[in-house]
Amino acid sequence: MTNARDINLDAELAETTGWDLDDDLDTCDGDEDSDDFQSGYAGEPDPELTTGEQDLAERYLLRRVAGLSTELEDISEVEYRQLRLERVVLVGVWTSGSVEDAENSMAELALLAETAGSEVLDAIYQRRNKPDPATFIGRGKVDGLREIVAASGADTVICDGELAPSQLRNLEDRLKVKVVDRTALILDIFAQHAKSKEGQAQVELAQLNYMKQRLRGWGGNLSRQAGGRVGADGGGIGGRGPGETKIETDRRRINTKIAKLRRELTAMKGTRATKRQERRRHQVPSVAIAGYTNAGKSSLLNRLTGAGALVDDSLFATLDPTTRRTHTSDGRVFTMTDTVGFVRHLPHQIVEAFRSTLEEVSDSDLVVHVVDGSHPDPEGQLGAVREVFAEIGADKVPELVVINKADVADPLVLARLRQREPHSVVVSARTGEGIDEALRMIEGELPRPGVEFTALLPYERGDLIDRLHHEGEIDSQEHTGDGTVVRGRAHEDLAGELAQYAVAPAAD
Ligand SMILES: Nc1nc2c(ncn2[C@@H]2O[C@H](COP(=O)(O)OP(=O)(O)OP(=O)(O)O)[C@@H](O)[C@H]2O)c(=O)[nH]1
Repeated sequence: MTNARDINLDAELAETTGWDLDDDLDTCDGDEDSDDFQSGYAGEPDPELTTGEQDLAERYLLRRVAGLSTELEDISEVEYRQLRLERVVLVGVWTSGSVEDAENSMAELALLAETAGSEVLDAIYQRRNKPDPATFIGRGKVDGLREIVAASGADTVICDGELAPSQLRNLEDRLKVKVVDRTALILDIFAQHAKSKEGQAQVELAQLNYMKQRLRGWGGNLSRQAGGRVGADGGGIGGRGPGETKIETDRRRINTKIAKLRRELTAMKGTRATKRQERRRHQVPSVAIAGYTNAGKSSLLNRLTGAGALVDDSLFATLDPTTRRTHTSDGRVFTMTDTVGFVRHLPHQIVEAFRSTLEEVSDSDLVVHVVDGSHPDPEGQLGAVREVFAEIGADKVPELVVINKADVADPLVLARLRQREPHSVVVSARTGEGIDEALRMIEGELPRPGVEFTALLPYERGDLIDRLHHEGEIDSQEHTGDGTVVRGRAHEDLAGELAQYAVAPAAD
């Protein structure tokens, strides 16, 4: 699998500095007793460190932040998975909403952690107006968390938010275990699930952008120091050239890699765009199935089209869109595409990197928005998905809400959802309940071919009748001695071919 783990930053770093990163981090971060939380705001460098030490500590953290190991260059994917079976404690900050909202959020984080292959040992959350800028949770609460971590034997803490590098470092210093944020966790799941070349390139791009944003933060701090200590100590331990830090070298390398990935993705996007244009030229309507992760999108695609899309009780099982051709009850062809699942606060790096995949949704004629009616917070899921729709311009596409998992949902919740979402249908992709009605509603929403015609088709043009069945709509057919008189609607291309056989419409 190709992803950002392959970037061999640490090996080079170790080579240039001669340091073992894991051993020397404590040295870099200074005296354990000194309170480096005092500096207070995210991204503030520790003034006690030389620039070289700062540089090294930050590069180490960047690896950690992005979930990258320092010693994985030579091990196999299987060994990597085994190594990653981590024992984790979850930490959240509850800033608004009800207790249920906070608990749902932690439950989802637990599911994400398990999807990534971790064992969840404990979870805590704290009520605060906003996360602490230095330590995410309150500084006093960190001591309690350290005790939980020690007592449970956890080796990782996962925070329910996106943390600044300084928050991660402060927490790691205090807790003495690895700290990961929600964004890195989701990126990790995506990296594990990406199957196609395009999916892998998209995930790698998202990971690099995540790393780069952290480089930018630290780079800014370093450049503030450039006129001072960097000049004074002649460049420090990093072995950098005049006026250039190691971080800048990394940034250039990351930028080069990002540019290469973007080029590759543009080429891949070209193939998909060509297919979409081809469909549009033939005016084949397209339906996109979108929704929260695990809502049952792939199951619904299978039910509606008989396709063999992957169904898995795991989050983000589908990253690569699956498109199936199917037809309406009267034979008209249309396509249905199953897309990547959404989640609350989907990292924007993912939305950005998966933009071409998500165009399947924004370019479609109808979005089938699947929601899990048995979930504790289906309204929250609908809202989170619509936020992403707005971000990718899919909020202008007609939407049909399909409330799934009726077989296990509370009927009162289903009734509440139906009332809140008038343009909706209740189904169970598992039992087949409501599927016929869903298909009828989808058919009713598909754009109709635009050109009306009446034609007398000679019997040897049976091919045109076939095409009309698949690509147009036939209102009436009458067999005469000269051929078949057909009345209906067709798209422009087909109507052009029919023009030579046009006759005046019969008076009704
Ligand atoms: N009880 C019940 N379970 C369902 C139903 N539809 C899907 N599931 C289950 O829900 C889980 C997720 O289904 P998928 O179809 O993979 O969901 P998805 O939305 O494509 O998931 P991602 O690709 O991970 O975003 C699977 O375990 C399915 O068997 C349903 O109608 N009833």
